[in-house]
Amino acid sequence: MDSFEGESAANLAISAQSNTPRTTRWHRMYFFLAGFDVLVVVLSVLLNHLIVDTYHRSIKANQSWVQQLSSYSTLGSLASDVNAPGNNVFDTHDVESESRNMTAALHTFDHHLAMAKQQLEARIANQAEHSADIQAYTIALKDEVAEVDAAMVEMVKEASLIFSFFRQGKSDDAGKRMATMDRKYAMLLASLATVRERVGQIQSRLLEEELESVEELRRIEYAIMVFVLMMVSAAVFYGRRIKREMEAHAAERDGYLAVLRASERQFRQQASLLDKAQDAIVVHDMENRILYWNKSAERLYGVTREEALGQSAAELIYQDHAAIDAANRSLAETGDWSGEVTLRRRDGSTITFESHRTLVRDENAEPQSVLSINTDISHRKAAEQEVNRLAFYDQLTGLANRRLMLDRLQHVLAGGMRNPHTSAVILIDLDNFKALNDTLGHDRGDLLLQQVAQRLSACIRESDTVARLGGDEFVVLLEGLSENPPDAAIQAKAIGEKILSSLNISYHLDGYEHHSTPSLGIALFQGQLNTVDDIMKRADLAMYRAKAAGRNTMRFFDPEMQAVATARARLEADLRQGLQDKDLLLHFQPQVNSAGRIIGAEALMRWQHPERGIVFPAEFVPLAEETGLILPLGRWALQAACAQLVAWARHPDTARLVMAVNVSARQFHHPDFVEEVLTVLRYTGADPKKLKLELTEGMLVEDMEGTVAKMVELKEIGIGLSLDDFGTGYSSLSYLKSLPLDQLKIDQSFIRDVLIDPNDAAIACAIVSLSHILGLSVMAEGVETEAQRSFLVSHGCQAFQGYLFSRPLAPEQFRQYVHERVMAEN
Ligand SMILES: Nc1nc2c(ncn2[C@@H]2O[C@@H]3COP(=O)(O)O[C@H]4[C@@H](O)[C@H](n5cnc6c(=O)[nH]c(N)nc65)O[C@@H]4COP(=O)(O)O[C@H]3[C@H]2O)c(=O)[nH]1
Repeated sequence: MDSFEGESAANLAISAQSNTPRTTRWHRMYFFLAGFDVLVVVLSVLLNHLIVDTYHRSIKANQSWVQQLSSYSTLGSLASDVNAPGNNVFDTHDVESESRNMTAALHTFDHHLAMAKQQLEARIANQAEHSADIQAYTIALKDEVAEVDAAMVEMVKEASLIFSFFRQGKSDDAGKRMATMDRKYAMLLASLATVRERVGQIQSRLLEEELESVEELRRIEYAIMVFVLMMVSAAVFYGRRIKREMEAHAAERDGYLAVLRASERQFRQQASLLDKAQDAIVVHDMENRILYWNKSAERLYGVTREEALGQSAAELIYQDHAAIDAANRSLAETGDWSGEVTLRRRDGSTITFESHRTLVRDENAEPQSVLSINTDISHRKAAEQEVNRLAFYDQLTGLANRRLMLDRLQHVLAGGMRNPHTSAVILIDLDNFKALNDTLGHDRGDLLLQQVAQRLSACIRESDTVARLGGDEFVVLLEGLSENPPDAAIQAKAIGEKILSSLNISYHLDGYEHHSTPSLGIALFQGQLNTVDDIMKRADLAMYRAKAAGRNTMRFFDPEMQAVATARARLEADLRQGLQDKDLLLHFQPQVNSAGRIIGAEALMRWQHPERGIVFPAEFVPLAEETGLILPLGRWALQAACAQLVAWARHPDTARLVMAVNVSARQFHHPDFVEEVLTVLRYTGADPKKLKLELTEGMLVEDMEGTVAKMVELKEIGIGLSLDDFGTGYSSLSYLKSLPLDQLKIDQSFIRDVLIDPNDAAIACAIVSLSHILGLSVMAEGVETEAQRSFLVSHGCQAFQGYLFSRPLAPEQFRQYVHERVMAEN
């Protein structure tokens, strides 16, 4: 569960991370605005200070100008003081006193004027800060002040002239000058008025200018205030927004937390469920660190959760680095990977499991972890292997079976286009294995097959295949032989010889020493033009050649064999068709006794081929025996012969005749053979006593017990049993004694030269004697001459068959033949 808590925290961090950039942006904006506001407030305080300072300076300037104005106003009253004595003298006539008054007043006036000029000079010197208007007005003021001074001088001059007139006693002249002095005084007053006016103008201009600059500052201040207001509003706005955001984030976060808690609860429930799962469930992060490990993982890998969490998944559960790379590639490309993984556990045991890995991504589609669900398939694998073993391997020898061999052969052929090498199939058949099985028993037969399998495996390379096709048939598939066929043939021959000599070494079979030999058929092939069937058939043909060549040898397939095989294949197809088209017929060869009387006939099959005409059994019976077609053929012959018996029974000439029918080994050994004969007899209504079955020696040695039982059954029904071709097979007296036979048929090969070859004559005579000893009748077949017949009669043979009497005849001819003989006898 720790891992899930860790995961929740990680999720929370992820959700927090996802909100962080926006919040920080708002915060940054807010702090910027707040900082800016502080700056602007400081600025506006400074500005205010500047405004106040400007006011202050303006007031001070105005005050100094007010002082200046009052000093100029004072000059007016001082000028009046200077003017008064000149007038007063007319009343007082005290010239001296008035003159002194005037001089004193003038002195005061001058002193004031000088001070005013000095102040003005000082102003002019420091008026750089003032506007051009003020500077011009001040310069003009200086000139106007100078005019005041000049006007004073003029007026004082007139007053002095008046005083002088009075001193001279010229009161009339003084009186005449009085008007001039008043005019000069008026001019002085006018000059002073101009000066005051100028000062007023300067004052008002100053005021105007100060007001203007204050206005300017005010405007700036207003602007700043507006700006501050805006900034504050913005800050408030953003502050509110941030607050709202933060509240929203808090709510969101609470929501996340609630969801997380719920999902954690769910995870816990799921985890406890996952612990109950049979599959090992593991989660690891992108650095391969294990985050989750359920109970089944503990069982599967043999590592506890505590040990696993935080460990490297690569080391703990993957191991195979190449497989990890492949899986990671698939995860990166498709987000999924499935496959089988085999790994060694701590206790050294190996497990195989089926792993499904899924890449888990976060909400930004970034790979976050890998979920792997692992199913233990060790048991399934073992079962699969067992099924595979049963399906593709031979249970007795452990070698590949037919299916696997054919599959591999198919595989080699499929790759033939790309592979220039020659390959070879060696078909191995153990000679006389059946006899061993019958004489020493199946257990020892199995032991032999197992030892043969071991020896064959030891003869080939690991890349080659050896298989048991069934019974005593083995096959070796050699791959990668030389590209040059003659060289490949030499290589295959060497291996064939190795196999021959290896299998020729004696076998120890549960206390018995046994010698067995094999026959080998080798087929070489290259490229993909061949089919599996072709190659196996070629090897088969070659193997039969080896058998025909006396066994314990090997033969290579050659094209001539192929031609024979093709002809046989065509013949087989035609025969099947013939059977279907009812192109088969029976001819009957008469069998006669020593008196020359017809006692019966042998039914001999003929095939009326639509193109080739009559085909004789020598051409198709062996093939029919190999292919199994002999079973339907034999059934048909038996049925046709019985039908003929019934037809004969209806005619006095033929009613007493016995019908001999050939039975092939395969037919006889068929489990239902006796039942089949009975059915045919029942079906046709033929008399069993008139039916004689011709068996051959070879078929009787196999499964003696079963054979005798069948023969007894047949005999009990009344069917006669003749041993055909006698003398060519085992001719063992011991088995002959135990067989419930009626007749021995001397093979025609002894009859042919019975008169010229003493050996054949001796054999024929011995067979006749033997039949007498065993209480059996004897018949000689292939009797062609009277001399042969006489010889045989003289040595005790009582029955004959051969061209001397008649060739096999068609039914009608045969009936005719019998009729003529009967007529002749009568
Ligand atoms: N040179 C020579 N040959 C003589 C003479 N007398 C008889 N023959 C031939 O010898 C064969 C005797 O039959 P077989 O030994 O049972 O040998 C038979 C038998 O083994 C087999 N066969 C024929 N019909 C059947 C059948 O219906 N079922 C089975 N399973 N085999 C059959 O085919 C073999 C050959 O049959 P056929 O060609 O009909 O050949 C017959 C017959 O035509 C003679 O004086 N000189």
